Amino acid sequence: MSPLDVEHLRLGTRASRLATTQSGFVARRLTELLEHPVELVHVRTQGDADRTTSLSALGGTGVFVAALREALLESRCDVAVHSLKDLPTTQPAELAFVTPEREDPRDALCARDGLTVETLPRGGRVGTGSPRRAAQLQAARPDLEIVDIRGNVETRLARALGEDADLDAVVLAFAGLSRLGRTEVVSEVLDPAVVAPAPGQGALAVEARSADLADGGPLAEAFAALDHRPTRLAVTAERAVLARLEAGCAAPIGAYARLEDGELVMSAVVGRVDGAEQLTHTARVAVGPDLADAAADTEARELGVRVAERLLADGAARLAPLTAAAPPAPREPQRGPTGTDDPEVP
Ligand SMILES: NCc1[nH]cc(CCC(=O)O)c1CC(=O)O
Repeated sequence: MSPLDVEHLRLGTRASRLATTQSGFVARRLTELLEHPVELVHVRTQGDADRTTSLSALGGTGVFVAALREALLESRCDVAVHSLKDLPTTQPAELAFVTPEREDPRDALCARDGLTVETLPRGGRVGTGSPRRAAQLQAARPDLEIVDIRGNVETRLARALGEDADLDAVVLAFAGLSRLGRTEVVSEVLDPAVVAPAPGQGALAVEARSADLADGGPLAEAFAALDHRPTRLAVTAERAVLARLEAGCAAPIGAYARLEDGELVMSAVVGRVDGAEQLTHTARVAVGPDLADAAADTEARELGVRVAERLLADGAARLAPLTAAAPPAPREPQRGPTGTDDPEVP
């Protein structure tokens, strides 16, 4: 393979507004760090007629992630930006990622008339395609009717706030709305104790070929500067819960970790999708003063495993089909195809 040209770095992105916004943010940071312009290249994610590599071989059901990874491995781009919560928990050895500082990880209720989870009318209709959000909303408000919705951010918002709205509210990640400059539609930011976010929600993964980072050169230095250790430790713990539960992307699992006074604190929840029962567990571990120490990553991962094992001991597998496959991809190219946590469209 030809050596990496850091003076003409290509950052691969999907075409959706959220994807290009996130990629644009990272491209600007990398441009500053490398002192060379970074070029955005669009990666087609669907209907590529000449696809040769099996997407599932690249990491399961995350179609968008897989398409970007394929572009990296085929050297059609040098860097790719993913929403961390869409990344499978198994990491291909050929690729490595860093995590910039996380946005607000919470979910946001976007309701008509400024309604909140507490003030929604009896039997109110709330749209989400995420079993995790459905399970926790039903646990808080068993009377609500959860409506399965797909589509990009604007499509979903229109279901509750548009002229032809047929729902009282939809739930979206606050981070996505914030990156799009649309937080004015939020009527309530949901307390993680009521609705625990998806593992990795609000964080980005900036990924490159491991071989291009191995030499400690300018790209490796730029990646090190992008990496935010508190974010890394939190998402490592959260993703370890998923991995230990061997959970599929459609499983109703929330996990939320944060650093508090030198301790990594994590809560995780597994619920029945109908909200009738849920299990939660919280644990904490002291992380040394040096967050960059590899031992801190190990502590974080072990915290996640410990919490997952407590949930399993309490009967998590009985509550929810943890390994449930994603629903089949809808045919229309405009709709979200992966069945991940409220899929975003290309
Ligand atoms: N799976 C879709 C997805 N992936 C990342 C985000 C939002 C941004 C983030 O969590 O970083 C969204 C949309 C949503 O859940 O509302």
